[in-house]
Amino acid sequence: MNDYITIAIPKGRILEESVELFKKIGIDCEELLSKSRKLIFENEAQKMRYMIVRATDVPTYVEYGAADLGIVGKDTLMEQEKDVYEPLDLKFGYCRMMVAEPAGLAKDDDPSRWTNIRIATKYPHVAEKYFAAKGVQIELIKLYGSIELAPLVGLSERIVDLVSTGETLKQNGLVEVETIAEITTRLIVNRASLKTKNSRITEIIQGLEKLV
Ligand SMILES: Nc1ncnc2c1ncn2[C@@H]1O[C@H](COP(=O)(O)OP(=O)(O)OP(=O)(O)O)[C@@H](O)[C@H]1O
Ligand SMILES: O=P(O)(O)OC[C@H]1O[C@H](OP(=O)(O)OP(=O)(O)O)[C@H](O)[C@@H]1O
Repeated sequence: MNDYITIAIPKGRILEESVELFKKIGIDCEELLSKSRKLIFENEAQKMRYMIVRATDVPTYVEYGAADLGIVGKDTLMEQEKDVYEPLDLKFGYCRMMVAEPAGLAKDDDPSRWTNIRIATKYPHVAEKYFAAKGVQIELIKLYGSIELAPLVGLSERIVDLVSTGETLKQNGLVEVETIAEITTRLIVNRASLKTKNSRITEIIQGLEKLV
């Protein structure tokens, strides 16, 4: 099995574009798009394996070497800070990590005067680091989804979350007040695999590099 290259691909938003990208360099993992409940697929001729995992689990599979390569959003990498090599920005899955609050509050709010605020987020580590660097103390409320709901029901005044079209903010009366980071999808590589399977992995990285 060790002469195989294993790739961890996340189900959800970035699945289709990941499959398309690999297809362009001759790696066919279209089986991942089928409705099957199978979690791992093998292409014996190409000596490739593909596994389908939760987006937030991709760095873990790659860090431990259960996968040699992984595809994952920069947001997840920033939150987890796993020990993986990140050679390539794949440039799709664009969104922003930002701070938002109700439009009514934003009218008279001055972010440079924040000293102590409450933040609901799926990204506590990113939020903690961002506000610590600015000298702002925060009380964190960890949520797992529908983050925009928190200010509407008084759980927190502000949130740290991702925005792409801005539709979720708009429909819930919130506005973006600070941008923390621009987010895109990244290719990550297990550090040991990079040495032991160097030529095959380098070939994949270089192939993808030409496309992005
Ligand atoms: N509007 C957006 N909202 C959330 N993620 C986005 C958006 N646009 C692009 N992305 C990217 O898509 C990635 C995967 O998002 P997806 O919603 O599929 O998974 P998830 O629900 O965040 O992860 P998990 O299923 O592990 O909880 C994100 O990590 C982010 O990099
Ligand atoms: O700017 P927009 O295009 O509206 O996208 C942003 C929304 O999409 C994501 O949520 P997701 O759909 O993943 O659901 P979740 O709240 O359950 O995480 C994100 O957390 C925002 O809520």
